[in-house]
Amino acid sequence: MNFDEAKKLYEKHGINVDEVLESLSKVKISLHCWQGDDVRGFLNRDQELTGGISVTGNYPGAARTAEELRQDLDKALSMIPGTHKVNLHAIYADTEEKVSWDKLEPKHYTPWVKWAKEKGLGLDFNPTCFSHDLSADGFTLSHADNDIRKFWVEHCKASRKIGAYFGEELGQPCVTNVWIPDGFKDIPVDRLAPRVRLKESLDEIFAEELNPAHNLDAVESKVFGIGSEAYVVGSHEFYMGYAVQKQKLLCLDAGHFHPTEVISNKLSSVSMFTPGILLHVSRPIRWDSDHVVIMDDELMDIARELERHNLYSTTHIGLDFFDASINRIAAWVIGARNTIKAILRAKLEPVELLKKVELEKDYTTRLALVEEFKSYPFGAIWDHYCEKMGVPVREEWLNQVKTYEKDVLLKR
Ligand SMILES: C[C@H](O)[C@H](O)[C@@H](O)C(=O)CO
Ligand SMILES: [Mn+2]
Repeated sequence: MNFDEAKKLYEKHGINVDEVLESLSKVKISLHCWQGDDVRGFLNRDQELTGGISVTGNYPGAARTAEELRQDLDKALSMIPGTHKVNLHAIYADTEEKVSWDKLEPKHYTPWVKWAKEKGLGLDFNPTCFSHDLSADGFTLSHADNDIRKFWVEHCKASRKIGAYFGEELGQPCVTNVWIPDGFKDIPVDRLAPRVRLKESLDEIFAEELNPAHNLDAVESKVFGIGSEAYVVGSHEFYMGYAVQKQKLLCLDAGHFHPTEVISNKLSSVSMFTPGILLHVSRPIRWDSDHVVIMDDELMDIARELERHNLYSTTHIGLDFFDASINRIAAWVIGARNTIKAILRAKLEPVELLKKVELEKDYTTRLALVEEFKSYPFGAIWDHYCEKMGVPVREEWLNQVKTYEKDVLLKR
């Protein structure tokens, strides 16, 4: 079916396809830089990845420098429709200076800002509270040793300043997201004290008011990590409470809950009590495995929640996965295109009609329409959108990735 025929089918249900595509082009996805080099970064490249997260695979061609990483991001972004953001971790500083992480400054990231300006991109940021000698025992912001805790507090304070610098320079807010690995492998006796220390640390970190037009703070929970199976200090309840009390953004990572628990079902509630949400769109398989995002039911449900409750202005959509067993650029492209495509599909559903029949208790029509719309020809609309936005249509992008792999990645 071609675009015009598909468009007519949607229009029969009052869906204005041109308006849908216009609104889709405004949705920004934050592309996580760490997919490009297996979460190594540039500050401490000999340090192994810690913090209870893990990258498997040894596909050739990982970026070794900030310049290579930007080159790879450019390539990926050229195959993703729209204008987006890039999400940096503190370890991706682009500097020759040997700098302690608690002393990081905006100047250590100026090449990233210059590049983002040239490309019209936004930047997001994260303090890196792992892969460091001072996090070796698994604790950072909740550490019982005050000097170590202080080091991480200073690192997070520095990170917010860097975020605010990004936001000011680029004219769009930077979301600075705090995630820490702190937790116990085995059952703790005192579950409270580390949480009290974490709250104290966060209060210190957020004490300075920053302009929300430049920097927005987010906090990210987790149910368990490798080595923190029994107890994670920053649990969902902890950060949900903190975000509501302090009016911070709550980061919901799709892989950070019990295996049958979904973040899509949390968006409506969280949106009522926090000023915003940061999404880490990811794909857990049996655990927080950080697989590349595919077009599965949960991705569709996340997109539907954003669309049905119009949460776009307060929800920041980031990706979070790291797969080193496939071409890393393809991983970005597959995950980002799927996320945008899922939002398009959600926008092409007759939401008002569905809400109306639900209110009327016509659950037969609700089920019938939801199911029929699953096979409506969204693919023709997607292809048209890609063409209009000047990016490869369908799997054409894969040839470009293969050529780039041969010409660039395999020569590294
Ligand atoms: C590298 C990121 O900070 C990390 O993935 C974090 O967001 C997370 O999800 C940890 O499991
Ligand atoms: Mn995450």
